[in-house]
Amino acid sequence: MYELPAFGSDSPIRTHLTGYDLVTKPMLNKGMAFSERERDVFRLHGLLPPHIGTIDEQIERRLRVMRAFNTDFERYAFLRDLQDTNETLFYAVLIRHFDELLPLVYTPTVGEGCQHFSEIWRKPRGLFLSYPNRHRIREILSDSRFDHVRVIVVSDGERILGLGDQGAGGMGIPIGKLSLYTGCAGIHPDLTLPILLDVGTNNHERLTNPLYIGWRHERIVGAEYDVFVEEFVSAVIERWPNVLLQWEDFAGSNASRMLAKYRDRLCTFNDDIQGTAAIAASTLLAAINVTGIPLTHQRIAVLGAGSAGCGISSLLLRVMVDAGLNEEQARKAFFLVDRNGLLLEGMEGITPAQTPFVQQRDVVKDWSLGKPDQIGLFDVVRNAKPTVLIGVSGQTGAFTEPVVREMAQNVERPVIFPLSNPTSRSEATPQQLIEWTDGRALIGTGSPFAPVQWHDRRFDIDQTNNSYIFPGVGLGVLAAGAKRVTDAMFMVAGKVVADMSPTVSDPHGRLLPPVDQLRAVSVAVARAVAIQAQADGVADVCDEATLDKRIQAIVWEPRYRPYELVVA
Ligand SMILES: NC(=O)C1=CN([C@@H]2O[C@H](COP(=O)(O)OP(=O)(O)OC[C@H]3O[C@@H](n4cnc5c(N)ncnc54)[C@H](OP(=O)(O)O)[C@@H]3O)[C@@H](O)[C@H]2O)C=CC1
Ligand SMILES: CC(=O)C(=O)O
Ligand SMILES: [Mg+2]
Repeated sequence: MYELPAFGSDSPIRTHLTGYDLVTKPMLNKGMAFSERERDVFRLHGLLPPHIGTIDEQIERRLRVMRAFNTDFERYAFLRDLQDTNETLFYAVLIRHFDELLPLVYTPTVGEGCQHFSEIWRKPRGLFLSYPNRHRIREILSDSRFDHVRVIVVSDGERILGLGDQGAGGMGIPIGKLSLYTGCAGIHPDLTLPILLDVGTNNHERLTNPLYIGWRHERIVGAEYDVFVEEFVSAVIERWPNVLLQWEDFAGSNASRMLAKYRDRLCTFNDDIQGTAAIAASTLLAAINVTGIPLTHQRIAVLGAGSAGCGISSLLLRVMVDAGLNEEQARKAFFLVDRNGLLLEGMEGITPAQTPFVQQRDVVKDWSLGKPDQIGLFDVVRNAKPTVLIGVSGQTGAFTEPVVREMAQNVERPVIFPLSNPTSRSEATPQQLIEWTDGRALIGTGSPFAPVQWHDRRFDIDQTNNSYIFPGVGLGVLAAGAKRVTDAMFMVAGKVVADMSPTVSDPHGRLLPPVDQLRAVSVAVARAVAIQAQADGVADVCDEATLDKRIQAIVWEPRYRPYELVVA
C-alpha cells in the first residue's frame, strides 16, 4: 500500500494509492496540503477544494474549531476524529500544543472518552479481540496492515483510571497511551497497535445500553480468562517475536499475575505497576532537593495497596536500599493503607505484591487509634508521622482536611501526591493541600490541575503521571532492540526524569519539567533505558553515539513528506 520511509528523514513516501483511496488513508492524507503536482500525479483534482494549504494553516484551522466546542469531551471526540482522518495533522497539533491537548487526548478527558466510547465510535482503530472470537486471534493478527507493529498497548477495560469497569470502552486507554508514544517519543503511528481484550463487562450500565459496542456478557474469569490471555500472548509472540507489549489498566490481581507470568517470555511491562513507580520516584527525588531530607530518612504512607501502590513501594524500596539502607530497615519506612486499613502481619488476603510491606504488629502496639479494630489513614499519619503521602486508591477526597493538617503539624514540607485519575478521583485538590498546609506542601497530581493562587503566591502543579516514563521506555526498548524489560530500566528512567527536575538548580522551582518538554524527557529516558538494557544483558551492546543515531532514526516528526507514485 505504501512504504514506511526512514522516519527521521524527509525522503519521499512511495505509494500506489491514488484519488479517494489516498485521501481517506489517515496516515497518508494531507488534506488541502497536497501540492499541485501531487494533485496531478495522484488524481486528486476535484476531490479537494482548489486551495493549496500548509500544515501551519491547517493547525490553526483545527485549533479554532476545537476551541469553539463547549466541553472537553466534545474536543476529545473532535481530536479522535482528526486522528482517524489525518494522523500527521493530529500529531502536529498535539506536539505544538501539548499543554492544551494532553488533558484532552489523555487524562482526564480520556476517562469520559472510555465511558462514552460506544456513543462516539466511528472508525476502526486497533483491534477488539472478543471472547467469542477466541479461535480467530491468529487470523485477526495476521492482517498485513499490522506487519510493521513494534509496540502494543493492551487493556481488558476492567480498571479504567479510577472509573472502574468500562468493558470494550476501555479501548480509549490503549489509543490514548499510544498517542503519547507517538506524541512524546516520536514512535511512528504505524508501529503501534492498540488492543482491547473484550472479555465482557460487569458494568450494568454498559450491558443495558443498547448502543454498547462490546460483547454483551458478564466478565469471563478464572481459568477461562487465563486461557484466553494465554492464547492472545502466544499469538502475539508468534506474529511479532520482538514486539513490546504494555499492559494497561488491568484490575487487581490480574495486573501483577500477568506481569509475573509473561515478563520472561516476551518484552513486556505493566505501566500501572512499573511506569507509575518510576515517575513517583522522580517526583519524590525532586522533592528531596527542596526538603533536604534524605531518602534514607523518609517515611512513606501509601493509600491504595493495589497495582500502583505496590509498584511504587517496591521501586522506592530498591532506591532506598541503593541509598544505603538494608532491606529490613527500608521496609519499615512503608505504611500501606488499603480498603481494610494499614497492612499488618497476619491480616487476611494479603497479596504477594503487598507481602514485603506488611507492618509488624509490634510497631503499632502503642499507637493511639480512632477505632481499636482498624488502623485507618488518619491513625497512620498521626502515629507514623509520614514525610510522604501518596494516593493511588481511586477514592475522591480521601486525603481529608484532618489527615492533611495532621501531617503538616509533624513535617515542615509535607510531600503529598494524590495520583488517582481522572481529576474527579483525585484524593485531594492542590488548592486544598496548599490551604491546609499553609502553602508548605510539595505536590504531584495524577491528572493536570491549573496553577493555584494562594495569597500573593502562585503554585504551578506538577503532573506525576507515567506519561513521563512509558513513551521513553518504548523508544529506548526499540532503539536498543531490547528483548526484555527489567526493573532497573524503570529505576534509571525515574532517575533521569529526577535529574531533569528544575529543583536540581533551583529549590523554588517546580518538581518536574513541564509537559511541553515531554519530547525531550522521552528521548533522555530512552537513552538511559537503552543503556541499562545493555548493562542488564537484555540488548546487544553498542556505543552511545550509535545509540543516539538509532534513537534519531526512529523519532518521527509529524510533517508532510513529498509522495512518489509507485506504478504496479
Ligand atoms: N498518576 C499515574 O500515573 C497513575 C495513577 N493511577 C491511579 O491510581 C489509582 C489506582 O490504580 P491501581 O493501583 O492500578 O488500581 P488497583 O485497583 O490495583 O488499586 C487500588 C487499591 O485501592 C484500594 N482501595 C479502594 N478503596 C480504598 C479506600 N477507601 N481506602 C484505601 N484503599 C482503597 C483497592 O482495594 P479494592 O481492590 O478492595 O477495591 C485497591 O487495592 C487509579 O485511580 C489510577 O488512575 C494508576 C496508575 C498510574
Ligand atoms: C495514568 C494511568 O496509567 C492510570 O491512571 O491508570
Ligand atoms: Mg493506567
